[in-house]
Amino acid sequence: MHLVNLICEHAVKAYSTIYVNLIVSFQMSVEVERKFLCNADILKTLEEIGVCVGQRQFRDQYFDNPSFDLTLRDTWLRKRKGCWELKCPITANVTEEPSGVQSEGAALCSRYREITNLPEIQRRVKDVLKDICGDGETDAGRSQGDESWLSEMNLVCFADFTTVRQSFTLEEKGVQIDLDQADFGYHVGEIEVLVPEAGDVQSALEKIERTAGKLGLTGDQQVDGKMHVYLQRNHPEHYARLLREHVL
Ligand SMILES: Cc1ncc(C[n+]2csc(CCOP(=O)(O)OP(=O)(O)OP(=O)(O)O)c2C)c(N)n1
Repeated sequence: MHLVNLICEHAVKAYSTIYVNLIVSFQMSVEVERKFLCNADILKTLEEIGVCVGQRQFRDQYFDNPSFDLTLRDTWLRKRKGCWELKCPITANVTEEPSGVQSEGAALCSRYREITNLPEIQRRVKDVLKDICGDGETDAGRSQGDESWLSEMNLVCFADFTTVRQSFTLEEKGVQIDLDQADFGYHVGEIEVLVPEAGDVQSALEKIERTAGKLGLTGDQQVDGKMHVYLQRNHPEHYARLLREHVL
């Protein structure tokens, strides 16, 4: 190959690697959140000190294989408003209390890595399932709407519900409060902070704790999310197993 072509090819490869890395890192963040049950007093406080930034409705469809190998590994694949999202446990690169001692408020918060880049989602799902379905083909060349990867990995929809969400912000920067009403009759609130990859989870936990204080949240029990209640009602055996295996 001509030397100039070779140099150009290397340059293009290097740039596209940087570009792909940038896209992946922009689409991977850590979601730190605390759920709460919203009563009339909390709602009143929220309406007094918060700003309602909108109401929207969305349908969530969650996918797993028939033996629930993703969710048993605390890995949650869903399609919301036509976009794929994956929530999975956080590992390294996350700054949290160095002593390892958690405050009571921090213990009530969940932390998940949230991924929205489809090739990265497919790579991670494949990685979790590789012991079950082996190493498949790469996904290069697949078109955007092509969902054949689902059947190839034996993934089927196990939960399908719609949520009406009212969102609020307070003065605290980067904090969002959502009040969710699921169509199967469960209401839950959440205080949420999105931390960029390798960001400061400790400061997110502190923001959530301050916000919880302002809203007058009491109680030291973890509050069930929508999926907890959905699984209890629709897949009770799997729900019991997730509890037994300390996933939920
Ligand atoms: C309190 C708590 N919540 C979820 C989990 C695990 N989990 C179960 S289902 C599940 C996926 C759904 O996550 P969740 O944040 O509950 O849903 P939602 O509020 O609709 O998503 P958002 O719009 O905020 O992205 C997770 C992570 C857990 N272990 N503990």
